[in-house]
Amino acid sequence: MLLEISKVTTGYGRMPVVWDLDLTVAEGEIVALLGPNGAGKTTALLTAGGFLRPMSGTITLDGASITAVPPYRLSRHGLAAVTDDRALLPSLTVQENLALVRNRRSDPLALFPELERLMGRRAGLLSGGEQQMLALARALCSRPKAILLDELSQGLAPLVVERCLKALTDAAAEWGLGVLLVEQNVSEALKVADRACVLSHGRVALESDAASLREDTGLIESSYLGEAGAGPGTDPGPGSGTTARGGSAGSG
Ligand SMILES: Nc1ncnc2c1ncn2[C@@H]1O[C@H](COP(=O)(O)OP(=O)(O)OP(=O)(O)O)[C@@H](O)[C@H]1O
Repeated sequence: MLLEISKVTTGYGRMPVVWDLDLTVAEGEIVALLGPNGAGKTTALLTAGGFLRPMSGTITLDGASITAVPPYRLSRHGLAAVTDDRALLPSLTVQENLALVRNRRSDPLALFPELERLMGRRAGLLSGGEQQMLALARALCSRPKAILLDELSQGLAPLVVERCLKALTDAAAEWGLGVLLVEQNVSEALKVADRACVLSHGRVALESDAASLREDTGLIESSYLGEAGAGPGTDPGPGSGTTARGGSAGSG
């Protein structure tokens, strides 16, 4: 397995907000991490990206432990992250931001030709969509093994969202990039995801292949409302590829 989050409990200070999370991303797979506001999606993603240290559990990338690796070292292991602040240097130009990437293995302008006309512009002066494309070009041009993305679609025009998601699906197909996509925009996420995991109150409420969720949108709705299953591991149907967990389990 490429990225493996195992029995991770994590949160802030001494207060856990995500309990016993098991989540995997295979090579070339796009996994959407969904759930209502405050469910713990960003907390889980920040933990996988080394920004928060888990209280218990382990995280491995390509078989090597990255549980205690700080974020600035994770690129060496092949893990990239685009968090909601996009971590650009606003006073540097697009060209300068791209030049900071070590181990460039793809041309960022081949990934996002839209950036060519913006090369001399300061990153802080770009629109939200342009900033997201720059952040993604920067993250993808070193050809990471896996990428973590927090709310990629937030505040962006639909065409830009489509463009960014296409860059991810292309990378998954071309070099086997594994993608963990935290999204509020369920329909956009399900368009490109292979699998989805819904968090509710810090616990997994539903795991499913994305095709089943595209077909039956009621499954997602009930997991958001904490009605996904009657008990742990409840399976809604033979061959459905969907596993509902015991709904919202409260604050463990
Ligand atoms: N820095 C922090 N310190 C303490 N608690 C926090 C902090 N950040 C988030 N939380 C709490 O952790 C819980 C999970 O928050 P998180 O941001 O992970 O949820 P989310 O699913 O990403 O929500 P959203 O979709 O609204 O961004 C929430 O109850 C939130 O209030």
